Amino acid sequence: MTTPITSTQDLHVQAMSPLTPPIVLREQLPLTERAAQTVLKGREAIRRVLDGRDERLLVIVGPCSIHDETAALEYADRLADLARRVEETLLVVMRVYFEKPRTTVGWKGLINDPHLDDSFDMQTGLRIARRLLVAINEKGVPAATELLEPITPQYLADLIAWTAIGARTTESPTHRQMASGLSMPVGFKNGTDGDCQTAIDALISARAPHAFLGIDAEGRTCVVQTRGNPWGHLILRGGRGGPNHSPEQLADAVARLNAANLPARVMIDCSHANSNKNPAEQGRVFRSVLKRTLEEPPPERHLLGLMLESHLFPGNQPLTSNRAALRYGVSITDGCIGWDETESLLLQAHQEWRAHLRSRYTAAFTSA
Ligand SMILES: O=C[C@H](O)[C@H](O)COP(=O)(O)O
Ligand SMILES: C=C(OP(=O)(O)O)C(=O)O
Repeated sequence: MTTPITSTQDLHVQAMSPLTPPIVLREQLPLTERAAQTVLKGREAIRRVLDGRDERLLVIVGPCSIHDETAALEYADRLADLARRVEETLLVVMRVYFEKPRTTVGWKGLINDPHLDDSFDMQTGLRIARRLLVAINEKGVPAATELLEPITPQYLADLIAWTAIGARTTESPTHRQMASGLSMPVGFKNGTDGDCQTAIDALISARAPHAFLGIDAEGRTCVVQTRGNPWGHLILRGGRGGPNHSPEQLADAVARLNAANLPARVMIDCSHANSNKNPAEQGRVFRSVLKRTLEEPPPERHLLGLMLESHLFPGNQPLTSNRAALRYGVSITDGCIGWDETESLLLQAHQEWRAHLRSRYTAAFTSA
C-alpha cells in the first residue's frame, strides 16, 4: 500500500481564475488611429525633451489614482485644453495611474479592485483601464502610468506614452527587466529611503538587454528577450529623511549620473516625500524648483520636468465601496491639489518659462 503524497504547493492559495488573454482585450478595445498618433507623438516629444532637442519642461500631472471613469474623463478634457494653452513651454502628460504599490496593505488600484470592495474583479479592472486609456488618448492627451504587475504591459502598454517605476519597486530586478523591454521612456523613482543610487542602478540595468520569464499577447508564459531601454531617467521624490529636491541634493544626483555615464536629466516629483505627503506643499515645491531652474545658466539645466498629483478637487477621502458616499473628483489615495491650483501653477510656469526662453533668444540674437 502506497502512502498518500502530501501536497506541497498552493497551500496558501485560495483560488486562481484565468483572465482573457491580452490580444483579446486589445481586439475588443483597439488602439485607434487617433490614439496611436497621441501615443507616438507623446513618446517622441518626451524623448526630445529628454535629450535636450526640445527645451520645454515635461509635466506629469493628474490624480494619484484613478477610481472613477467619469471624473478621469472630465480631468482629461480640462487638461487637453490647458495643455494646448501652455504647449509652447510645457509638455503636459496626464497621470493615469491604475496600479498602486502599498507600503503594507491597502487598495491596490482600479485594475486590482475596480469595485472598491475587495472583490478583485481584475478582468473588469483591465477592461475599464484600457477603455479609459483609449478615450484619453483620443482626446489628444498622452498618458503616464506606473507599471507594477509585469503582466499588465501586454494589456495596456500600447496606450502609454511614459511610465514610472515607483519607489517601492525601483530595486526590483523584475521591474528593471520589464523596463528594459518597454517601448516608452521610463522614469525611476529614488527608493523610499531617499537614496537615488537604487534608481541609478536601475537605469544602468534597464538600458541593458535582458532575458526573463513573461507572457506574450496570447497570454502564454514565455521567455522574453529585450533590447534594453535607453530612455530611462531619474525621478527625485524624497524619502524617509524628508525631501530631496534641494540644489545640493540635485547636484549630488547629477554627479552620480555623470559618474555612471548616464544623461544628467532629473525629474522632480513635487508630491510624496518631497511634500511630506501634504498636498498643500506641492505648489511651494513646484514654484521653488522652477524659480531655481530659471536662474540657472542654460547648459547646466538638469531639470527635465516636474510631477504633480492633482485631481478635480483638492485633498483626499477615505475609501468606501459605497460609491454614492464618495465625493466626486476627490482622490481616494494620496491627497492631491485641486484643478484651480493646477491650472494656476501651470499657467504661471508657462509665463515664466516663456519669458525666460525669449530673453535667452534675444540675448543670443543680440550677441550674434
Ligand atoms: O502614491 C500613492 C502612495 O503614496 C503609495 O501607493 C503608497 O501608499 P501607502 O504608503 O499609503 O501604502
Ligand atoms: C506611488 C507613487 O509614487 P512613489 O513610488 O514615489 O511612492 C505614485 O507616484 O503614485
